[in-house]
Amino acid sequence: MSTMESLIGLVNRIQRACTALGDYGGGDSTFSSLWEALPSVAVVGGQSSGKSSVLESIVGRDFLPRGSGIVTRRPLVLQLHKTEDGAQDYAEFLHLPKRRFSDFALVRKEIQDETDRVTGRSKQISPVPIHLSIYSPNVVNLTLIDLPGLTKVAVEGQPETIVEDIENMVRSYVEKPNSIILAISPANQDIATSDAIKLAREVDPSGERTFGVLTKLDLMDKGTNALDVLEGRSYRLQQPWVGIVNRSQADINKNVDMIVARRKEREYFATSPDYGHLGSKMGSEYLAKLLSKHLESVIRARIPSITSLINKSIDELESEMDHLGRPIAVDAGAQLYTILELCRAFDRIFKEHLDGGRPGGDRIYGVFDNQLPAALRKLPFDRHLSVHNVKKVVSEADGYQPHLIAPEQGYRRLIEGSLNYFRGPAEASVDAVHFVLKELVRKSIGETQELRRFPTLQAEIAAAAGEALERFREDSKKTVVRLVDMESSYLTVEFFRRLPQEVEKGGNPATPAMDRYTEGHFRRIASNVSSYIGMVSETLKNTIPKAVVYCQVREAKQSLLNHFYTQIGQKEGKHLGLMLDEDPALMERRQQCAKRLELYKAARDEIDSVSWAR
Ligand SMILES: Nc1nc2c(ncn2[C@@H]2O[C@H](COP(=O)(O)OP(=O)(O)OP(=O)(O)O)[C@@H](O)[C@H]2O)c(=O)[nH]1
Repeated sequence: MSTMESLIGLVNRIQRACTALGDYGGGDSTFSSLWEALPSVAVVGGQSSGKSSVLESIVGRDFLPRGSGIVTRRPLVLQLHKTEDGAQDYAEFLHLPKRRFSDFALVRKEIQDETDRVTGRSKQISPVPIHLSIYSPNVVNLTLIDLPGLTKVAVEGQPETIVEDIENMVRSYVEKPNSIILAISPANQDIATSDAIKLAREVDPSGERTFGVLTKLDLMDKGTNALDVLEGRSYRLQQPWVGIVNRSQADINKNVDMIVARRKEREYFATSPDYGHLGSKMGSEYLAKLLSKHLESVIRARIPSITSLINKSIDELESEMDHLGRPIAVDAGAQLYTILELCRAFDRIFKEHLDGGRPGGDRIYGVFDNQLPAALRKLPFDRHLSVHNVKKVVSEADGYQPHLIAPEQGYRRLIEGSLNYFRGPAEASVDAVHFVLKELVRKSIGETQELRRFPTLQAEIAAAAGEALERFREDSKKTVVRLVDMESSYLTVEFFRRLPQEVEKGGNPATPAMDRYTEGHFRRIASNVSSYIGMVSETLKNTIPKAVVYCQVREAKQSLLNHFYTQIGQKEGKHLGLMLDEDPALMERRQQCAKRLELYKAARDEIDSVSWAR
């Protein structure tokens, strides 16, 4: 394989890979476009400038759709491959990889059909290229992109915007610095009015990447010639102008063979009094060779920067893929494993919050150290044990017969009434810790990097953890209320045994019975009950946190997701898959990245293979 063949072939292969993977420039700007980095020859010309004729002459075959209006409505990437002399010509489309066309009338039909397939019959245009490869001994290795002809007016059935749409699409091809512009203008029209030259001048003012082609030399008025243009005096380009004589409409109607037409063109220049001195540098065959050589040298010069673009893009894509995470397995076993791994990752972070590796766990101690004691202090014992209330409760308990020594029943009622107040702070502590735990679950889910991709699983974990915490809260409430109830069900006997002695110590043994009903007596009762309640309060301040930690914190640490684990263990693959339902935007992005990565790697392999061949 010669170098020239392999370099143009290389770009052909990369271009095909680009189209297969949806990279044809423009479009999605979140990726760098490899397509745009590849040198290519874009063919531009106004309507009836002879664009199709030039391409067919370069190919040596009739194969382009003809008709009125705008026939070329999608870019046609025409890849020419030279084959051994004597071999049969054939064509292949990228979109029909298994079919070889040796009848070029069918190639024409397929271009039309494939255009309509994407644009519909609405005569719209589309930037998605059609790739056509032609294998023939009569071509040089070359790739040309045929673009819709520049027009001034839309014809019937074509949308109003088409004139502008075409110009924008053509411009998007020719404005990239890697594009070689083949600007086709007819010789029987003033070059200053050529649509192709106008556009070329705009995007390539210095004329370094524009090849001027002048068609219809044979149609010029007698006695005039195009030497001013062909010799670069009318419009200067860095590359030489090439004059062409294509088949006339009459030749086309007579079905004059392309190879015959090429011979006639050669003869035209060889015998022309005006262009004889330029003869060897005119004609479609010369143009094809010139372009092939030029394209090859441009590709050669661009290879290092293409390689570095590819390597850079591969690096970027790989790191983005790492960040996005691996795609999820499809079998249920692997999915279950993934879910468990993700749950464990979450659980680890949740525990770190409780154990102090991450902040938040200290708020639980805050509940025990501040909220609970403050709530206990605020209980309205003053009111409950006011002389007035004590007197009322004791009298009611005594009934018709006032107590003789100490108001046993009165004491009990006063104490039970007081102890009831402890339920409030006990339950409030349970709730406060519940909310701290819930918040830590929420935080931990957010902090579990691995879970980011899976909004559904995040929600499932949050729900499962929420349910578990709710269960722990119920259990914890029952336990703390029980602690309070235990205090009222059996009073500390020791405390009361000490009471009469204290009474005697402080009071006068000779006090008459009547004194028992004085204020001092009730105040003493109040103060006795109050100190008993104080003792119980101290006990509960210590035991409530123990119960809360035992029922809620310890359980959350040990078995927050246990119930969830048993549930998912019984789920079928379909459900597991649903849980691992990723954020669709992310999935889409991963897919795109993977496709691009595949493209760049394929391109890198192609380039490597050519470097070895050289
Ligand atoms: N005599 C002569 N006729 C030519 C030459 N080039 C093109 N023609 C004729 O000009 C007409 C238009 O040529 P095409 O090749 O179809 O031009 P085009 O730019 O592809 O036209 P559209 O696709 O309709 O925009 C045809 O009838 C050709 O036969 C030429 O060099 N000499």
